[in-house]
Amino acid sequence: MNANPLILEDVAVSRGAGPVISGVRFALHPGRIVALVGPNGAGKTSLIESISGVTPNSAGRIMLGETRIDRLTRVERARTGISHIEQGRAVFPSLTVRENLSLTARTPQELKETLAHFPELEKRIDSAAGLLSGGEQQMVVLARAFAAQPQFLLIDEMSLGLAPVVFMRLLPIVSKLAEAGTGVLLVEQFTELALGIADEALVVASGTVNYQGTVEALRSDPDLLHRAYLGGDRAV
Ligand SMILES: Nc1ncnc2c1ncn2[C@@H]1O[C@H](COP(=O)(O)OP(=O)(O)OP(=O)(O)O)[C@@H](O)[C@H]1O
Repeated sequence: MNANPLILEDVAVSRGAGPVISGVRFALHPGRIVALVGPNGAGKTSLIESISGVTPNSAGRIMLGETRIDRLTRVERARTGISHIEQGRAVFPSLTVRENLSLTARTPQELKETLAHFPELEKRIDSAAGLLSGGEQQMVVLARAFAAQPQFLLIDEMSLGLAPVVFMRLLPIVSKLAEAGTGVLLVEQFTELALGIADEALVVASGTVNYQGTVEALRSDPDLLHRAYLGGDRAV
C-alpha cells in the first residue's frame, strides 16, 4: 500500500447559503484511525462527503500526498483508494452475501481471505443479504470494504439503527482494517465507542473544529470533550 497521507488544507463545505463547516486541516495516515465526532448538524457528513467527492468542497484543498484530488470525480477518487461507506448505505438486498462480497473480492482466493475474518458471514454466504439482521448487513458492508483493501476508508455512522452491543462487535473489524494498513475516518454518534478504537480525534461543532489531537487527552479530561461539543470558543 502507498504510504501517502490524505491531507485536508483549510477545507470548507457549503450547503445552500454558506459554509456548514470550514477551516478544517488534518492529515489521515495509512493505518491510523481518526474519530470525527460532534453534535447533530455539525457538518461531519458534509466533510466526509467532500473527501470522497459526493459533495464538492467550497474552499481549501484535499491532497493525497503531493497530488491534489478535490477536483477529481467521485469515481476517480475511488480509484485512488478512497472508499466511502455512506450513512444508511446498505447491502444489495436481493443479491446473496457471496454476490455482495464478489463485487470487491475479485478472485475466489480474495473471497476466502475475506471470509476468514468474518466467520459469521460464512454461515450465511448463500442467503439473500436482505434477509440478514441489521448488524449482519453492516458486517457485509464492512467485509466488502475489507475485500477492496482501500487505502482510506471513510465510515459515516456505521452504528445507525444498530444496538450498541451489535455495533461493538463491528469495531474490532475496523481496527483490523487499520492494522492491515487502511487509514480510517470514523464518523460516529457513539462517541465513547469510537474514541475507544481511534488514535486521534476531531471534534466539530458550530461549523468548525473545536478539538484536534490525541484520544488520550480527550478521554482523560471529560470537560475538554464537553467544551468541544458545545462549540463557541475553540477548546484547543
Ligand atoms: N443536502 C443538503 N442541503 C442543504 N443543507 C444540508 C444538506 N445536507 C446537510 N445540510 C445541512 O448542513 C448542516 C450539516 O449537516 P451534516 O449532515 O453534514 O451534519 P452532521 O454533523 O453529519 O449531522 P448528523 O450527525 O445529524 O448526521 C446541517 O445544518 C444540515 O441541515
